[in-house]
Amino acid sequence: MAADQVFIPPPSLSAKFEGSFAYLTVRDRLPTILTKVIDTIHRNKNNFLEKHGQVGVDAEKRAISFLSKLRNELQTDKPILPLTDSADDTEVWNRYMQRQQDLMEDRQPVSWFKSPWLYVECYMYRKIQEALWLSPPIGDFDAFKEVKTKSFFESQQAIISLCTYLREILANTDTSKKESVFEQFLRFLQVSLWGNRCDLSISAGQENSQKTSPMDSLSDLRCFILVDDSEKVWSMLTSVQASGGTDKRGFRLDIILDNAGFELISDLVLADFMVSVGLAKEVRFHGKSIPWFVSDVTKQDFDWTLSQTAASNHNHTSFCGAQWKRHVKDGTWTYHDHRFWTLPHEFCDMPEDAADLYSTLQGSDLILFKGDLNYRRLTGDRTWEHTVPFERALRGFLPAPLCSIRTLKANVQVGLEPGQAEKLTSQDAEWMTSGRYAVIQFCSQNKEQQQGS
Ligand SMILES: O=P(O)(O)OC[C@H]1O[C@](O)(CO)[C@@H](O)[C@@H]1O
Ligand SMILES: [Mn+2]
Repeated sequence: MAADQVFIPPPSLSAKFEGSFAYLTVRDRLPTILTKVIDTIHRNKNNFLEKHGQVGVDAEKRAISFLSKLRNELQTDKPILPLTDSADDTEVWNRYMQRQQDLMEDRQPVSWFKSPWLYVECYMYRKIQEALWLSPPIGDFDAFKEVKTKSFFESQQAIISLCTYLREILANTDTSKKESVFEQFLRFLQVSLWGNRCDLSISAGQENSQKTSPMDSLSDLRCFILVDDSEKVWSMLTSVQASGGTDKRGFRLDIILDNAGFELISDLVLADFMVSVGLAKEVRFHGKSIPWFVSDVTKQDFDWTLSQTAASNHNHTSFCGAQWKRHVKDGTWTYHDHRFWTLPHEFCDMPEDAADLYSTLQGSDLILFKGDLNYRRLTGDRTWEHTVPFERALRGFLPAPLCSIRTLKANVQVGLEPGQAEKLTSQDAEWMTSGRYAVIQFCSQNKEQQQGS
């Protein structure tokens, strides 16, 4: 890490770059999301009344006035204010604000359009939670639950065809033939990759579900995968597996989840495939402890998805749901949340700011990071040159071999070949933000470890 001590990373993406994607997000998309949250809370007024009586209605008013003020502060680029609730991460957020303040040029206050995009975007979701927590008894209301549920139901056909495909593959694949297992692994990994197109933050909560059969389009989509390290993932998988996993208890996969709805189903199917063919012994799912970036998975979404799938009237689908519940019951699958997943820090801060999580992840054989926001945090959401190696952009963050799979929805992308970005720009000016392109990027050792070994 000696080099990193003097290394100054490139600047963070920020709305201060007028016209940039970050600028447009803060100017247009975030206020739209806030307006929808306000509207959702208002539409639930009668439910609050029924459940809590007049205090429920008072709480609804309070949360709405809090959020309207927040929207106004955002739109007029007011300073970011400290959090005032008393959750167990409040202090951490307020200290991080000070850290951002120390980085500001000319002592300007940290504000929506002048501070790093990653920070202010995360802050908005945390402030939504604060508005609810400060409005008891509606503190546990998930303002995004409706859209998450809707997107799940709109993806029913795709879910059914994916579950059917899984059942057929598991019935017909000869698991002693490595080649066929590899071929199917690639397919399930790619479905999970493209499942990431279905997030509801990029669409500001507008419908964005999977309508077509996911297996049919995989070969047409191959050319949109800009970096594909899946063979490297496979060779690591098989070599660790041959040795029985790093701790000899068998291969442990950790999935850092992203969105609920079709994407979560695609992750569960991948995990089920890996466990069923013996590629993994244990899968740990990591989700969010508060509603996050509209569609991210919370424990409630995770449990709800398993129950809904098990209750399907389509038999392959309900079989999958029942099987997933068994995996949870016997401990093969576990769900975990940690407050770090809903903090604004870059992942290279994890060893210092969430040492317990970092050390838990060190016990993994492979960590699969799903989605765009995780990629932004892995790379620090900075203006890296596109040819900078992925491992360099991680800045030492490597608790265990890791693979990031994301569709591109923010203008940070590293690890490309020289000339690749220029070519893409000339073909499609929005290649980094449209969600049409994707990457599968793997890192197993940083240079220091390589030199030491
Ligand atoms: O669900 P994902 O893949 O993390 O994508 C969410 C993305 O949408 C955005 O909110 C768009 O602003 C990005 O900030 C974020 O990266
Ligand atoms: Mn998401």
